[in-house]
Amino acid sequence: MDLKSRGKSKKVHHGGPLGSESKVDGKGKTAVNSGWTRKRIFADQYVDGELSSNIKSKDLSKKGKRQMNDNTIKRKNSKGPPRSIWVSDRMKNATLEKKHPSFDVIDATESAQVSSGKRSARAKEEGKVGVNKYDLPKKQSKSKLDSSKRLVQIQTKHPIIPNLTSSKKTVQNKQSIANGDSDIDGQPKKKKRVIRLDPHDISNKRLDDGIVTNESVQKKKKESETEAEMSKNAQFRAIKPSPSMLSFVEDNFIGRRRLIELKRAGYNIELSAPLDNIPFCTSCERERIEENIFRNKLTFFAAAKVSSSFPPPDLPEIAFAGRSNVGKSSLLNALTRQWGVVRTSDKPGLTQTINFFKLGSKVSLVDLPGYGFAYAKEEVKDAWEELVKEYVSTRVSLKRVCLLIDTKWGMKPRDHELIDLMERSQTKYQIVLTKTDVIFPIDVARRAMQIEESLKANKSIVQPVMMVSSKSGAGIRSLRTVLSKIARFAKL
Ligand SMILES: Nc1nc2c(ncn2[C@@H]2O[C@H](COP(=O)(O)OP(=O)(O)OP(=O)(O)O)[C@@H](O)[C@H]2O)c(=O)[nH]1
Ligand SMILES: [Mg+2]
Repeated sequence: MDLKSRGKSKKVHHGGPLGSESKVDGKGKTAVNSGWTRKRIFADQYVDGELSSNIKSKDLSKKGKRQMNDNTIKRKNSKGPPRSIWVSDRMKNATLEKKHPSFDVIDATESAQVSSGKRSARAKEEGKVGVNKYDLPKKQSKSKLDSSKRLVQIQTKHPIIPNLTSSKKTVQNKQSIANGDSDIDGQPKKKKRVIRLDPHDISNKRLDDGIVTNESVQKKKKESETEAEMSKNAQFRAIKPSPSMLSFVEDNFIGRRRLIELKRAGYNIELSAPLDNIPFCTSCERERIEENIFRNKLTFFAAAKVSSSFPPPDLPEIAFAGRSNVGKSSLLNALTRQWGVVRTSDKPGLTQTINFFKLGSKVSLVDLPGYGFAYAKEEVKDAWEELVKEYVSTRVSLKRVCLLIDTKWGMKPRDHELIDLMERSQTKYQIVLTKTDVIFPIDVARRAMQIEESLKANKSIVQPVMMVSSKSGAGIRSLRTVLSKIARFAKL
């Protein structure tokens, strides 16, 4: 029964196993309800189960045309399965789909990756199978699901419900297959990925153009930089501290120490800067300062932003210079054990003026602004540096500059600049290594040795290099001893 003849009937049962039915409305449109899809068919586009001539595309390829003609001939000659049989076939396919869930998934990647030769072979095969596609034996379709057959089956999945778009699609698919294209169901043709392998790399990493080359160049640069750094480190590690230096470090618990070690040695770790306390002593903290001069009260009396606002040089002065954040202000507090008189901060650049503190009536301690990196404008920092330089080179009452160096980082170019200036102006200075509590004892000793060696030829330097920690209190007593001598014997 063709669709035209069925056009007048209202309902036709196809006898499909799942009650598939086709409705033809008065306008000649046919809807096939197979239980899970609903498609519209225009009766005038479909004649005797085949595409009408106007749909047989003019631009079909020769192969496609041949294929379609073959189909027509075959179907005309054969008695042809009744419509209901085809529907049941479709249902069989549906059952098949259930059994093989991957059945309707076109292996696009697979088809895309097949070489062009294989593709043409497949196209040929498709042509052959296409003739018999409706007569596909049940067993064969169930058992062998190799990729080529799957492709054919999928393409023939909906041919008998030829609404305009689906028929177009089918024609396109046929065309594309005839042309050796893998663009099925409008899926974009997958480009073959080109994977470049580094022949020297056994891990076979993928190389991307440009990025990798830049990266490798950067890596090489970094490597060379680290090599240079390494050589510096190696040089540092090669330093052998003298036995006297090592014994000083050990005796004063300088360097990173475990608290249990200090506890066993009798220091009260509950107190601030415990190593500045006398071991096994329970009396008041202030009484433990052995140098009388440092028992005096520390009082702030002047701050100067410019040299004109320096106070008169009435007292011998001991100044604390160094890079920002090196621990100048903290050291003043630690020496006097008067925490909080001098303000400190973990942000570099807190001290921005030259601050003068009186320690009793005998000596002044001067806290200088730092140089180098600080949270301040460049021109402001330059002004501080100039002020410091002017102070250390011109101040008549200045008896000693304690040049503080962070033990971890050692001397930096700006430190050398200041040293040169003090050398020229014949200002006495002494190197003080700070923050020793975060460095291993052996490295503290190495740093001290390194600096002593490098400044051996200098004339204004006062040896030895001091090692302190404002946090643990290590080396503070020794520094007090040195500085109190200045206060005692200094003459204006
Ligand atoms: N671990 C450790 N930290 C320290 C030591 N001395 C100072 N610090 C810390 O270092 C930071 C800077 O200390 P400051 O005394 O403000 O340093 P500064 O040199 O006066 O800094 P500026 O005023 O900015 O030039 C603070 O967070 C201190 O707690 C020390 O001996 N050991
Ligand atoms: Mg400070």
